[in-house]
Amino acid sequence: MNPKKLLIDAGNTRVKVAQMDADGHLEPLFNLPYDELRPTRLDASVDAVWLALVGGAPQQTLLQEWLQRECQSAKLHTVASEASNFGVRNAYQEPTHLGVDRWLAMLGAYNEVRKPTLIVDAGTAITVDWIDGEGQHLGGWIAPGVDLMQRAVVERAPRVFTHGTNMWGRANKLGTSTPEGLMDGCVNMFAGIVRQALYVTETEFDWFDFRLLFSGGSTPLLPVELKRRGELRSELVLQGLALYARND
Ligand SMILES: Nc1ncnc2c1ncn2[C@@H]1O[C@H](COP(=O)(O)OP(=O)(O)O)[C@@H](O)[C@H]1O
Ligand SMILES: CC(C)(COP(=O)(O)O)[C@@H](O)C(=O)NCCC(=O)O
Ligand SMILES: [K+]
Repeated sequence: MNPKKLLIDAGNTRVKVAQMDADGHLEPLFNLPYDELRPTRLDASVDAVWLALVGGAPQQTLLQEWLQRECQSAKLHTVASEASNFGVRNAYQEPTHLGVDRWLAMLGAYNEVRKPTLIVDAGTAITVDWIDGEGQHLGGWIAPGVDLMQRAVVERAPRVFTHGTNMWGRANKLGTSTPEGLMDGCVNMFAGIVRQALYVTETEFDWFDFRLLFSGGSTPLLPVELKRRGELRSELVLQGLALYARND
């Protein structure tokens, strides 16, 4: 019988877990913040775990405790970014410095369609990565995520406050209160980096036929005209992990 494999995308804020069946198909299991991981049980027994971790020590500890309880006898494979693999070449001189989530998202995307691709991942941080039609990663950007941007202002400016509730649908709007102004400013920063990425793609690289892929929990905040230009693909990191898991 084929071993059961568990794939884990452990970001800085949330953990996304999928199961891979014997045919190599992915079935998403859950997408949870770290504080909801402990009570979460796994039904099936697992033989091997494939892990992409970008979170720090606290996230790592929570995850290790959970893995020890839920998949005690499973073999753990921790994936790291590489100089090249699965048709993609990393742009970094120090390949392991590239976030493994960014690396795997590129592998997932390029192995699906071998076309110039722009990936925008808006989670804790917002990252943008460019891969050309030959699988060469050209480099990318790291910027604060929408939540982080707001927290940074609140921490440094005592009169700026937020209610901490998410206000979807605020793209292209003007705030008439402090929480709205802060949310709208940060959501529009996010929209702005996407527009700037498209500008660079079209004017600097002269790409006209490329894929624009969005992933990450903040994607719904983008204005609809930008969302329509791309595809929402939040499972890209898990797809990248699946390439390693299938190869084993
Ligand atoms: N259900 C949700 N409601 C509101 N915001 C969310 C939700 N899920 C994710 N987010 C936003 O997305 C971010 C986490 O997205 P995610 O892509 O999982 O991040 P990471 O990979 O860094 O863990 C949070 O900081 C939050 O701003
Ligand atoms: C940039 C990131 C923090 C994004 O993490 P995320 O928002 O997905 O949790 C992560 O990919 C990372 O820690 N990267 C290492 C530095 C780099 O990619 O150059
Ligand atoms: K990200």
